[in-house]
Amino acid sequence: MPYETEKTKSSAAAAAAGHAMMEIEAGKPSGNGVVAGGLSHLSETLWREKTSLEIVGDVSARLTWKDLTVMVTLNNGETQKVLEGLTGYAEPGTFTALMGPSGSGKSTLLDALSSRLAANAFLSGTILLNGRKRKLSFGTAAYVTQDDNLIGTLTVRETISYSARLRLPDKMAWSEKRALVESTIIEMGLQDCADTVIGNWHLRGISGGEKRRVSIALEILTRPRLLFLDEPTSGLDSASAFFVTQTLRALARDGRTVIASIHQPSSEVFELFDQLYLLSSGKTVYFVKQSSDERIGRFFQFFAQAGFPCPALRNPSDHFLRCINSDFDKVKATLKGSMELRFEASDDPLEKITTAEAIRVLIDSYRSSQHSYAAREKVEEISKVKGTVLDSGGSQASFFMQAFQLSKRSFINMSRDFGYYWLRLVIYIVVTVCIGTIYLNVGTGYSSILARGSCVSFVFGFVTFMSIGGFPSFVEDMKVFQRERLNGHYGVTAFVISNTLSAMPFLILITFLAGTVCYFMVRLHPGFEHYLFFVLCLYACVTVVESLMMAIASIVPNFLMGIIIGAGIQGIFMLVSGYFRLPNDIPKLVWRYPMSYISFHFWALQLDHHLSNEFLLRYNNVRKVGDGVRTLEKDGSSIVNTGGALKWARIESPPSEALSLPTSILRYDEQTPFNGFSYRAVDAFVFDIDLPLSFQDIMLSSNNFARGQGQYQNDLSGLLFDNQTPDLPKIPGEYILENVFQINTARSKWIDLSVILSMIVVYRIIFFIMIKFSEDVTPWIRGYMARRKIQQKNGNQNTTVAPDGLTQSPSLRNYARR
Ligand SMILES: Nc1ncnc2c1ncn2[C@@H]1O[C@H](COP(=O)(O)OP(=O)(O)OP(=O)(O)O)[C@@H](O)[C@H]1O
Repeated sequence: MPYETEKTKSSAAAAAAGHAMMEIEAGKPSGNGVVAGGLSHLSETLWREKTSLEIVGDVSARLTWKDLTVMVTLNNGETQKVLEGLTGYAEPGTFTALMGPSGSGKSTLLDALSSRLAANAFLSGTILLNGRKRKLSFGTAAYVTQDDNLIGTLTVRETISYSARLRLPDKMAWSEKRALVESTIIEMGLQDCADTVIGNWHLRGISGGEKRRVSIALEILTRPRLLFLDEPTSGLDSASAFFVTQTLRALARDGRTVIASIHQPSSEVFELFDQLYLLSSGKTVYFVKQSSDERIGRFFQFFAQAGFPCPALRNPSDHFLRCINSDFDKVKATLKGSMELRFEASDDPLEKITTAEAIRVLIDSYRSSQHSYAAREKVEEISKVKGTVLDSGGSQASFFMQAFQLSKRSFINMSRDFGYYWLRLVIYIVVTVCIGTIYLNVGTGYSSILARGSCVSFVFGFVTFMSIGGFPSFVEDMKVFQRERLNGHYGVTAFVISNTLSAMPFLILITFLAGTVCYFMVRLHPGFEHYLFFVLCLYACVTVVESLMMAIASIVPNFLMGIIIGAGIQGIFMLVSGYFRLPNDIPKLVWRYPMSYISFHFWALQLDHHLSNEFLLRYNNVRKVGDGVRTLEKDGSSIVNTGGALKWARIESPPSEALSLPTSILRYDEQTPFNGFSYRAVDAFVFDIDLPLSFQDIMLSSNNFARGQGQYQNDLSGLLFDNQTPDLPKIPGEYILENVFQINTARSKWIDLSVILSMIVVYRIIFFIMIKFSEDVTPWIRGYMARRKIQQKNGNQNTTVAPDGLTQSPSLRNYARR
């Protein structure tokens, strides 16, 4: 079953990630017994569903890390210690804030603790959850990233509701799910904006603070015990930042363990932290519980004792960051004249020494301080308690539920987002009206031959090309997918299927409307079947472009780059479609084989060349041509050989056995002038037609047998075009197809359409593979390369850069670093 495979694979990948990186092993509840300290009713239900075991013991999350070092490899093969010897802990009911200047390693610490380190990062040290070395798999811990990747067209309530439907078990009644959604909305203080859309480029939505709270709401929906947040207050005004922090504290008070990196908190926000972990250059400057006044006092005392007292009226967090932010050294170095003198005259001890020195003093003070010993003792104490570790295992909705809810959500998003398809519909109609006006009622005049060719080439070349305009929306979709995927909301297969299904109605609408406008204005080949083929082919081509662009979006998350790459690929496909260079003239190596066969344009226009062009003729039809038919004889017997010129057999009287034969083949493989065209008949049966029986008459009958392919064939086959001068016979479409556009007329156009349709499937499979590749294989390769670089460096320079953990594989997850 796909879902099983999907889930199994993701857990396997996640397992590999965590296991390799931190010697972490899975811990499942075992034995029987009663619950379950710190577990909400919902969590208990979910986990029991999942594990079908009685939950034992206290399931609160107690996280400890000891001597944690993270080393990254840089592009030049150098290594950099991003974190060095960190020790700390986080307990249930507490809100731990990681503070430090930019680049101090806050995000890396969060990533390390949540098993999300980048592939080129190597970790050593011990991380324990409830006293066990284990991986934090999807759903056990929630991670709220810095970016609010939300679907802009949904309301807050819808966003949370879809998330609930996607992740909670199918068996759970909707009333229960709704109650949970509503309680989450209340918990996050989102009641006032619950029915407001999130907002996007054209929809005015909720504020930045509210978006942050929605992101958090989505992650706490399934009541994880451990919550990581990367800069939840960045970009918010002080009131919003305060409110978000207060909410986080309330979540912690509910028995959860909350760890957040916070860049520069206001003094009000600062007072809300239960624990403060101060980092500078990847080292611990200070770590203490600070929830009571007395402890905050000790904190001030620590800085004062180290020689950097916090001046009255200065925001404490500003002061601590001022002490450890080495950027101030650079600022001072650039100061000139009176500004420099003012600094030198200042009483502030920080002005007297460089920040690097201040950091050294602080780190040394902390190492030898009581706080450091207390922290280590506490880590030891917590580590000894082997608590229960539960794994909620991500989404518990079935694969079909996930695919259905995702399709529905995506469909609603597409229908509400003007930029997704509606704008494209308008542009398509405008462009096709332009095409229709320019080629209006193109007719069957001599000049219309090429006009028809260029019209369909434009439609299937440029009009389908315009579908790359949807790329920015795909990138947005991918961002939402990556956030949700990383938090275990659903599987890749469900996403790929839903993405395909939800777009289908819009693409059908766009291509059928635009195609109809074009078809009837230009008056392409009459007949419903020809019309249907035209619009179906347009739909198939646009869907191929969409699928191609989705595949690109899965590996190129930047929309400018993606559009350039997509445009480049399509440009090459167009070049080899046979319109800009005739198929026979396209260089065989690479361009014709295989490029033109990979190009969907080629199949859409079907500019194929067959070595021996063939027409199928039916004897009786030839006879029907009438007076001109005199003789019908087998190959060679009555062929008039005109010395390399056209060989036409004179038909005296139709032989009876000929009538019983259904078809025969008339082949042209050498060109001889005939009525303004080049023909030579060889092989099989040949016909001589006495004028006034014209070439046109013969071909009229042959039209019954010639099969059409692609758009050229769809449009030209069966039509007769004026010749250059009125006295010359009309030119049959088939002749043009064979000799002007070099098309293989032997294959059905429906086969060509099915090739394009199968390309959709192929690109969707590529899309799936790309996602899996970037999830599983790319990080492995990057990790391998990083290790190789370090090994080479070691070998070359004979230095020992590798810490203990360097031989471990890195995490397989790398989205956090994208
Ligand atoms: N995977 C990596 N590859 C290379 N360098 C890395 C990697 N991860 C972190 N670093 C480097 O480590 C340092 C710390 O980065 P990190 O993102 O943890 O800092 P931060 O404190 O969260 O900063 P900010 O507040 O600006 O987000 C930076 O100099 C960063 O460039």
